Amino acid sequence: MTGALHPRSTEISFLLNNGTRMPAFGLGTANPPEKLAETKQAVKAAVKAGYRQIDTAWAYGTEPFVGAAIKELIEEGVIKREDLFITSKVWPVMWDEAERSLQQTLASLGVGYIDMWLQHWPLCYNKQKDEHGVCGLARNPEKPDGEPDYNLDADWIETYKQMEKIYLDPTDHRVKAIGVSNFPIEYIQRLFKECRVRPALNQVEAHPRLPQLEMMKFCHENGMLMTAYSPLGSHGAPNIKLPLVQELSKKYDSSPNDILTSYHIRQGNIVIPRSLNPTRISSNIQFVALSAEDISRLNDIGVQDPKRYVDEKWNVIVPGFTGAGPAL
Ligand SMILES: NC(=O)C1=CN([C@@H]2O[C@H](COP(=O)(O)OP(=O)(O)OC[C@H]3O[C@@H](n4cnc5c(N)ncnc54)[C@H](O)[C@@H]3O)[C@@H](O)[C@H]2O)C=CC1
Ligand SMILES: O=C1O[C@H](CO)[C@@H](O)[C@@H]1O
Repeated sequence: MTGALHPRSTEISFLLNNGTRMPAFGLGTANPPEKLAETKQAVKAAVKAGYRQIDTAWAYGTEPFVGAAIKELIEEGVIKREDLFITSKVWPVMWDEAERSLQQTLASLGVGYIDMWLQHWPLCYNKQKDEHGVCGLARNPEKPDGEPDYNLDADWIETYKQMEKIYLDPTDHRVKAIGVSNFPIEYIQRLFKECRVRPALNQVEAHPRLPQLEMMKFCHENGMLMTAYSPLGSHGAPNIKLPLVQELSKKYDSSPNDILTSYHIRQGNIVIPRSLNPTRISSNIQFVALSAEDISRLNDIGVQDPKRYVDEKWNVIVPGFTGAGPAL
């Protein structure tokens, strides 16, 4: 049996709760520190292959390379700025300086606006200087005993309030939509009560080993989208080896990558796989019309045997995280 191969995943988009559209498929750019500069060729390959969404963040160190790629693509006449949907994020080190974080993001990207701005994590760090860190600050500050240097007097909601103030300012056009990432349901419910802008989406780890069924239902029932990060299982792409993914790849005559990304789009979620390999980037964009039964079988993998890959020790302060995963 063959799957429906049209449209491509790069051609599908979803409606956001502010009336604008967001491409369902994008390129992730949380690349390893030693490969940051390779991000430029990856973004260029992706856009030339039809990708229209790029996911980056203040903390990744990839914004300058995303920006360099966009500049060349515009100069080469491949795209105009408005053809692209760029997501960036405020890291918890900048929890009380959303404005400065945005200015640094826009300067690094070399653009006048971003399409989606997310609060990266609902936690607050103390600031520690680090010349090797991001914009001179340690990305994950630690106390002398090696424990995360959280600012426990601060409230994570402050970041979202600063972001929505910028978003709501009618004279400020630098941010087209705002949302959150790694937020548990009860934290989003608090935003609903205490803030004015409903987040457009929650970006969370999601794949067959962590299907996020409750979060997906909550988002869809509350006018939000869910973005799935680490769809391949992050480093080493372990989800590609899942026997059912291999079986479905043969059944639908597609790649395992396409099964793992179409699985999200088919359920109404955005997905942002990462790769630096231009051949993989351009070849893994087929949308596979997985049957409802096959989606259900994929979801069952994680219902039976859940696995969270992004679970670093400093994540433990957020409900749902154990901190038991590897340092990424
Ligand atoms: N909001 C957040 O806290 C987070 C957001 N993200 C975003 O989501 C994006 C995707 O998640 P990632 O964790 O980067 O992981 P991913 O699940 O996209 O996997 C990336 C890894 O798979 C490898 N890969 C890709 N295709 C492959 C193939 N065919 N065979 C073998 N290996 C292959 C890549 O080289 C890379 O090592 C990130 O780049 C970032 O933009 C990721 C983690 C956390
Ligand atoms: O977005 C992110 O990427 C890294 C993992 O790759 C994680 O620490 C952060 O939330």
